[in-house]
Amino acid sequence: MTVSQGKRKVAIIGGGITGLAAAFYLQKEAKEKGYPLEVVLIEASHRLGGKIQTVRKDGFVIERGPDSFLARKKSFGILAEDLGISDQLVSNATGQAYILVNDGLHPIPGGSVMGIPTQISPFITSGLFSWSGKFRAAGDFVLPKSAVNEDQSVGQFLRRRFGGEVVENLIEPLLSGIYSGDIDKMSLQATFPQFYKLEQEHRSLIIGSKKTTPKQPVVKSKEGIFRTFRNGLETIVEAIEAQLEPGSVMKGVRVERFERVGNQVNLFLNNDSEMLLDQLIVATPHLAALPLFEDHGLMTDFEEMPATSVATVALAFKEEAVKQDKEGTGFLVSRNSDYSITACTWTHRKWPTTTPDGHVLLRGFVGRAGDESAVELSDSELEKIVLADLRKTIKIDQEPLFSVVTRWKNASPQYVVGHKERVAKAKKEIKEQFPMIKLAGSSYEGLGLPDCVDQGKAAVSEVLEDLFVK
Ligand SMILES: Cc1cc2nc3c(=O)[nH]c(=O)nc-3n(C[C@H](O)[C@H](O)[C@H](O)COP(=O)(O)OP(=O)(O)OC[C@H]3O[C@@H](n4cnc5c(N)ncnc54)[C@H](O)[C@@H]3O)c2cc1C
Ligand SMILES: Cc1c2[nH]c(c1CCC(=O)O)Cc1[nH]c(c(CCC(=O)O)c1C)Cc1[nH]c(c(CCC(=O)O)c1C)Cc1[nH]c(c(C)c1CCC(=O)O)C2
Repeated sequence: MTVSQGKRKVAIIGGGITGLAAAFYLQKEAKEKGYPLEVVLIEASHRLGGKIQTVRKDGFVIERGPDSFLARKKSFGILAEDLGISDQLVSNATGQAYILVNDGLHPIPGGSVMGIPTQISPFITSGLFSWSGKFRAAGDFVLPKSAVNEDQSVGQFLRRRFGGEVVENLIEPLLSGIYSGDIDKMSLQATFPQFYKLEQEHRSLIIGSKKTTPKQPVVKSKEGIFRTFRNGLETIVEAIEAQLEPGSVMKGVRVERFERVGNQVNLFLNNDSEMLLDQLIVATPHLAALPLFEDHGLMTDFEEMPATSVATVALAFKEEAVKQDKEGTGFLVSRNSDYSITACTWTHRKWPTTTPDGHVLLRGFVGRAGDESAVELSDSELEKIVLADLRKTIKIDQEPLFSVVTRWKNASPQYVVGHKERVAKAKKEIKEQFPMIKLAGSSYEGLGLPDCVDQGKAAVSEVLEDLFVK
């Protein structure tokens, strides 16, 4: 293929939310500003969406991967607006979330920000901690701030301030519910730089959070902090696909390598064809980007960056099969508990539109850093394990109507200590050797869906700047 007359050509590798957002905004900008641009999105699998996958079955809306996005991160909602689908957004039902430790479910104490207390009484009365654990956590009031300025692990930092017990029974499970990570390896600067800032400015995280967190309104908002689409997250994938210019998507085509040709880059595809480009956005996770860049001695530090394997198991039941004694939207499991599941969402409660009347939909998570072997089990074994674990906390006396099991191999990128420096170095070296290539996606600057959209958009701005502004 050659660059068509007068037009500049840009390809995006990877049709997950990062690549989709990039393709959509490139075409939108080109149209609005009259830029002569041809855009191609290249996706290795036979469907778009990457980790966003919705199964619609017997009136249920079941997510295999992400189930929602954080509303306070604006770019995802703006993308929905730009696509004309924001009328289909729904917010989660607010409700108590719990932590499961061996002796049962405990409400997450009120007034905690990622497990850091901003109100003292809910912590003192919580059954999650022993008196000595609470006493040790109060050490945060008096301990000096850390001297180091370079990166450290989230675990090292938080254990020093609060002691082991509060970290194990509250903070770690909450952070696992975002990163599925090992907090003793995760980078503080790449995941929670605000904790470090609080400590530097206020010494005590409790005092600092109390001062900087807006007071909870007396009447609690009925709107939750998450959003999805009534018919599932895949709604946004379908909308983007429908609005991309005809012929601009290639599915079932894998990029195998690339070479620089003057100011352009030549892609080699697994269908034995080549594609000459003026600009390229690589929007795959780092494990897929690594082999492409390593040929050129780039991104080699990312060999040290792991990605955790997880599985989700959705179980649909008749309402009468499940007797829950607690109202709530779900729970996270502490590592020191004797369970295989790491979390469970009571999906029919968190997202009432996902479940037909008279039914219950539960979704269990399996696998986290250092504890991933269960992900290798067969569908029926995974279903059995999740059901057995759920039966330890909720009374379930019938078999599920059906289950949807999804394995995500090496899917949760781990932002380990030194992450920010690794990303900065890789981007700098790529820019020197391949100024026409941009890197974006969940492995680099945030793994939430809005962070992915932000990175796709940032890559679009850089591409347009290089092509039409410079
Ligand atoms: C179980 C689970 C639950 C999650 N829950 C949430 C949540 O509730 N909220 C939230 O905000 N985030 C959540 N996340 C995180 C979020 O889903 C991801 O960070 C995000 O979807 C990643 O998008 P992406 O476009 O960067 O990558 P991906 O979605 O992985 O897309 C990358 C695409 O690149 C393609 N590709 C790879 N190699 C090549 C190649 N050589 N050539 C061509 N194509 C290639 C792949 O096939 C894939 O389609 C969750 C993640 C998981 C695993
Ligand atoms: C209680 C709970 C959580 N998370 C979960 C529960 C279970 C019950 C329920 O579904 O309600 C479930 C969950 N959600 C996510 C995971 C990890 C999946 C994985 O990558 O393996 C797990 C195990 C992804 C996520 N879950 C979340 C993200 C990050 C989204 C973003 O930063 O944009 C991801 C990737 C959001 C989340 N999730 C949670 C917190 C405290 C936050 C951050 C909220 C905030 O910042 O204000 C806790």
